[in-house]
Amino acid sequence: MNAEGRFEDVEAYLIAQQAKGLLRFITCGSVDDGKSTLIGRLLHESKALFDDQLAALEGDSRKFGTQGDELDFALLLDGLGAEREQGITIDVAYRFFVTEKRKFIVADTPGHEQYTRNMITGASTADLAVILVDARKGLLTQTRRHSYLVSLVGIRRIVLAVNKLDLVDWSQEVFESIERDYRAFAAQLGIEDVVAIPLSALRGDNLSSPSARTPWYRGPSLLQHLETVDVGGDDASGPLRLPVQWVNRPDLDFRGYSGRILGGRVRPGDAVRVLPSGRTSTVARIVTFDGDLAEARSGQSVTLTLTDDIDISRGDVICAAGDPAGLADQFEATLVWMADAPMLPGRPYLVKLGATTLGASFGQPKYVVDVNSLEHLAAKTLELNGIGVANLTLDRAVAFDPYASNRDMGSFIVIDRYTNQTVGAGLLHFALRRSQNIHWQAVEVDKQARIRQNGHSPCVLWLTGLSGSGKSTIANIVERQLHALGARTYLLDGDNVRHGLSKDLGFTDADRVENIRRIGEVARLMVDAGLIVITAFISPFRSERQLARGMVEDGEFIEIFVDTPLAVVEQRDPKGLYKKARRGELKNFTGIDSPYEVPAAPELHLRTMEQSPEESASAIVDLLVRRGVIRRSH
Ligand SMILES: Nc1ncnc2c1ncn2[C@@H]1O[C@H](COP(=O)(O)OS(=O)(=O)O)[C@@H](OP(=O)(O)O)[C@H]1O
Ligand SMILES: Nc1ncnc2c1ncn2[C@@H]1O[C@H](COP(=O)(O)OP(=O)(O)O)[C@@H](O)[C@H]1O
Repeated sequence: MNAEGRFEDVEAYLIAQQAKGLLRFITCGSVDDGKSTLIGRLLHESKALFDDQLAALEGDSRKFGTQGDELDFALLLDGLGAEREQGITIDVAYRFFVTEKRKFIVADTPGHEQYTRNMITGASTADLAVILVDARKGLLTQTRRHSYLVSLVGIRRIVLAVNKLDLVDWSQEVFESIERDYRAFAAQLGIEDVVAIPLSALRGDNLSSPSARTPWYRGPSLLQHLETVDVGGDDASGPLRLPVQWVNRPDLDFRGYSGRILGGRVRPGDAVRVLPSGRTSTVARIVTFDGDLAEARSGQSVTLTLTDDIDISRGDVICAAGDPAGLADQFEATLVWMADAPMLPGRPYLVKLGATTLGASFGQPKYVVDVNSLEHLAAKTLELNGIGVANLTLDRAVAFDPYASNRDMGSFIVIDRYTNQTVGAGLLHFALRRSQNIHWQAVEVDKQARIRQNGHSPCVLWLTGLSGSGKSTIANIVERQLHALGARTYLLDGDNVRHGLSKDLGFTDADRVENIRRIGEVARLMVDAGLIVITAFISPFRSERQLARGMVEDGEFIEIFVDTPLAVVEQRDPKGLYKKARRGELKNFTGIDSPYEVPAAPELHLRTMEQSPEESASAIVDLLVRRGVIRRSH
C-alpha cells in the first residue's frame, strides 16, 4: 500500500487550501477492536468514499463477508490481500476526509504488537489519538502500550473510544469502569485531556450523532468531538526553523536555499542566523514556483534568498536570529528500537536528523521502560520494540531543538550502516554539556616528534579470526621480528586485556562490542604514542573493526584476516573450548552459536592452512616494509 505517496498529495492539497481547520489524528487499537470498521464508517458518514471504492467494498464484503448483509467497513482499510489473510494490517494508511467544519487526516496503524514503528510514524504528526477499547475486554496490554507511545511522541489529547457497547447491552457501568481505569493510567503518563465516548462503530451509535441507546451519555458523538476539539498549539507560533534541503543555484546571480519550514514563520526583512556556522543575515525574498510570497509559515516548502552572500550548505538550518536552535553533538534521547538485531552500545550507526545524516553511537541504556507498568528497568541493550533512554553521541555538532519544543527538529531515525535499513527512531531530550567541557590539551611533543625519534611510523596491526586460528601465535612472532628491527611495539591480546581493562566483560554481543571499542581506543592512544600496536582478538563484527579503523588516521589501520576454517580450529582446539561449546557447556562461542563476520577487504589475508606461523609473520613484516612504515636496515 503506497500510503506515503498518497499522503504527500493530500498534504500538499490541504496546505494549499489552508492550514486552518485541519485535524490530524491517529487511531490505535488491538486486533479486532473494530478500528478499521470505525474509520471506514467515519469516511462513509463524511461521504469521503468514492463510488468505485464503495462498489469494490460491496463485492469484497460478499466475498469475505463477516457481517451478514451489512457492509464490512474493515475490508476497506485492511489493504493488501496478504495482510488481509494474516488478519493484520502492517503499514500506516493515511486517509483524509472533509466535513463542513473541518478537514481530517487519519493515520490508521496496525494493532499488532510488533509494529511499533508504524505507530510512532503515524503518531508523530498527529494532534490527537483515538484509542479503541473493546467494551467486553477493557484495557489490554496493547491499550497501555499504544497510549504510552502516543504520549511519548507528544500527543496530549486522547479520545477513549469504548467500542462494541452493543455487546454489553449498552451498559453504563461497563463504560464508566473502563473510563475510570483508563483515566488512572493516563494520569501516570501526564495526560489529563481524555474524552471517553461509548460507541458501536459497527452500528454507527454515537459516531456522527448521539445514539438513543445511550441516553445516560450526554457528551458529543465522535465526529462532533473531532470537529470541534481545540487542538491549539500552532507550529507557526514558534521561532523560525528551515533546514536547507538543497542550495538552489541556477546561475551566478541567484542563490536560494530550499527546504520545508519546520517551525515559525518568515517574512522578507527578517533577521536570520544560520547553524552550525552562526552567521547572520537578512531574508531578501521568499521564492516559490508561483511567485514571491510576503510570508511563509511552518509546513510550507520555500526557497529563501538572503541579502548577504554567506556560506550555507545542505543540512544547515536557517533560524530566527533572536531565537536560534541549539548546537550540540551529545544528547540524552529516548530511543525506540525497531530491528530484530538489538541496539548495541558503542556500535557505530547512522543517525538522520532533519536534512543531515551523521555517524552516531549510543551509550548503554540508562533504563528501558516496561510499557505495562511504566517501570524503569535496567538493560544492557535495546531489543526489538524496546523503548529506553540513552545518551547519543554524534560525530559532529548539529542544530537541534528538544522534541518537547519542536517535534521535527528534535526527532531522528537510526540507520544500520551496512543494510541501510531504519533500525530505530528517537526523540532528543536535551544536549549534554559534557561535550563542551572536555577540551583537547594542546600538546607540544606530538606524534610527528615521536615518529622522528622512533625512526618509524605508528600503525595498528589488527589480527582477526576464530579462536585458535593462530592470531596470538603469529602476533608473537611478528612482535619479536619487529623488535629485532628496532621498532617500538606493543602487543594487546586476551591475556593483558581480558584480565584487566575488560575484566568486567563476557562474550555477549554487547560485551564484545564494548571490548573491541575499548581496544580500539587503547590502540588509538598507542598509535598517538608512536607505537606499532599489534592486536589479537577474535573481533567478530565488521562494525566494530570499522569503528577501530576509523579511530586512527587513513592508512594506519592494517586489518589482517587470520583465516583458518572452523573444522580445523575445532580439530586444534588447544583449550578444549570448542568441545565444551559443542556440548552446550559454553554459550555464545564464536563459530558455534555466535557469528563471525568474515572481513570483506582486509589489507592482508593469511590462510594458515597454506603457510606456517613464521611465513604468516614474515608476510606481515614485508607488508610494513612495502608500506614504508618501517625499514629493514633499521
Ligand atoms: N564464548 C566465547 N567465545 C569466544 N571466545 C571465548 C568464549 N569464552 C571464552 N573465550 C576465550 O576468549 C578468547 C576470545 O576473546 P576476545 O577478546 O578475542 O573476543 S572478542 O574479540 O571480544 O569477541 C578466546 O581466546 P582465543 O582463542 O585467543 O581467541 C577464547 O579462548
Ligand atoms: N599455520 C598455522 N598458523 C598459526 N597457528 C597454527 C598453524 N598451524 C597450527 N597452529 C597452532 O594453532 C594454535 C593457534 O592458537 P592461538 O595462536 O592461541 O590462536 P588464537 O590466538 O587465534 O586463538 C596454536 O597452537 C598453533 O601452534
